[in-house]
Amino acid sequence: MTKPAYKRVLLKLSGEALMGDDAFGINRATIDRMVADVAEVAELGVELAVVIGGGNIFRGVAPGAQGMDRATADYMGMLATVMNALALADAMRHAGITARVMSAISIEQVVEPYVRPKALQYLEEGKVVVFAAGTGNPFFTTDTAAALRGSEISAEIVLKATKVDGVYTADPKKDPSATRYDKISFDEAISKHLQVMDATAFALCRDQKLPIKVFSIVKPGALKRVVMGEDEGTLVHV
Ligand SMILES: Nc1ncnc2c1ncn2[C@@H]1O[C@H](COP(=O)(O)OP(=O)(O)OP(=O)(O)O)[C@@H](O)[C@H]1O
Ligand SMILES: O=c1ccn([C@@H]2O[C@H](COP(=O)(O)O)[C@@H](O)[C@H]2O)c(=O)[nH]1
Repeated sequence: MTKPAYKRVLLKLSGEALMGDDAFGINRATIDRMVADVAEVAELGVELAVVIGGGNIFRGVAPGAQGMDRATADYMGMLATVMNALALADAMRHAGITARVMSAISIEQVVEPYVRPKALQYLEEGKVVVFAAGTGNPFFTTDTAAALRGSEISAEIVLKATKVDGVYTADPKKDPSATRYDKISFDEAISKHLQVMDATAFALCRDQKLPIKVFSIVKPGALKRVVMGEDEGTLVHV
């Protein structure tokens, strides 16, 4: 049987993708389908850490946060990712996956804190680690948390699972004439201001020589194809 292309990956799951076709929140069928994709990859023996976004619940720069102190709004956004992480780990448990949630913000009655050696231990034991609360700092995003945690755990790649199937010349939701890249360098993605990920995340991955694969989590089987090294999505490289 063909072996997976990676031993350890950092999967960034878009919070917004959890909504499915709903206006906000977590759609049960959608989260279960995503977890089934994760289970398929975990069964291959790939060590999997997940950073979950919060855009389905709260975003510090959203209209709902207008007039709020930015740092306060960002802390609310980070707390939203904790809720998503708990829902994700619970859905994983139902699917037979052993998952551990680790939070960058201390909420000790609810989740264990992020401690790097402990996270590494869980991964070596074959548990899926879900990193919650982003970087723990306002003015950042969960994409940057994915770049940070991916670097810390020596992941071979960051897999950005989102609603679009790769990096385009422009936002494909706004510009139907946009075309998809098979691969693109970090420098080009940053200089062209491609908004699929924030520039801080791109720069950190570039500096750490940590490639990113952007692909659609909505497309059935795409996560497994990415992990098997098959042609899927867009590779962002040094
Ligand atoms: N050049 C581009 N190529 C592809 N997608 C783009 C581009 N520019 C903007 N986008 C948009 O970026 C979105 C991907 O960001 P996504 O919502 O997954 O990230 P996120 O902000 O990390 O999510 P969340 O906050 O919900 O976790 C796509 O849905 C797409 O509409
Ligand atoms: O390190 C971080 C991560 C996130 N935030 C805030 O949370 C929301 C939700 O995260 P997304 O990456 O947009 O899904 C984000 O908009 C920030 O407000 C943060 O402050 N620091």
